[in-house]
Amino acid sequence: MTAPPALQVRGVTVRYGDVLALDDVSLDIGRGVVCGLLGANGSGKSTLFKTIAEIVTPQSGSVRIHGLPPARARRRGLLGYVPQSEQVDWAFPVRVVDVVMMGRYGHMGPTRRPRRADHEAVAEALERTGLTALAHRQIGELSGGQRKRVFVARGIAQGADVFLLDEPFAGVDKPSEHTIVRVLRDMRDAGATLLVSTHDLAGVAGLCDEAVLLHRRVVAHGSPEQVLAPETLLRAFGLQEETA
Ligand SMILES: Nc1ncnc2c1ncn2[C@@H]1O[C@H](COP(=O)(O)OP(=O)(O)OP(=O)(O)O)[C@@H](O)[C@H]1O
Repeated sequence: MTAPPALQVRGVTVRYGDVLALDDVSLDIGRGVVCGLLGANGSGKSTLFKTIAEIVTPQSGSVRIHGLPPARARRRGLLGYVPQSEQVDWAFPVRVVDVVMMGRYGHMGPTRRPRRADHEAVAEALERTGLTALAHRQIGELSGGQRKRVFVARGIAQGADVFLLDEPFAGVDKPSEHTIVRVLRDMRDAGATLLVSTHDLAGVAGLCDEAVLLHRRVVAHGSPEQVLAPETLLRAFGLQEETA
């Protein structure tokens, strides 16, 4: 029997009242792949992430992570999620090291008392994301790029195997971007699967093995070159009538 894909989305439809955000979206992403998620504003990218993370419940359809329902995958620490910055309460009084330690909760048992392996995993994640010197800062005192890196570090500490990153490069300076790209490539090389939404079309070919173009539905899914073809982009960005 062949192993199930790392991420499988089947016939997912999501409505917010009258707004049809996702319309029968299906997607398979294999293991050890970085997949770029592209689409115009409002095309449903964040909704797709929230559906996979079970923050939003679809009207129909299903999601499987390595063949498991997302809740079970999350309990096993398989699913990591870097939300858009606006979704996080940055005024919440918590330090960088505490947020990264949250990634270890699934490894700790009910007492949530960190053990040596947890401290070591957090220290390594902070090191890899260049945050060691900021470990004891409040998250509200960080720059946009540093904030993104905290959530990437949390996913590394967690050992996430399927990692969702919603706009990890938005509001991020070049050094932070380079750090994040390097870390994401390392995760992929270690076998993780990453779905990364971005508006940075120019950066997609460098980072991503494949890309998905979303416009409520999956308009295209293939190599970055195929998906970034001008006629495909025109269709997805609403500048040309859909022919399909
Ligand atoms: N909580 C909500 N209530 C009502 N409508 C919503 C809600 N969240 C999203 N929408 C609508 O659903 C559609 C898809 O939104 P979504 O945030 O998924 O798009 P997106 O591709 O992530 O956009 P962006 O690139 O601007 O972040 C949009 O029309 C949006 O206005």
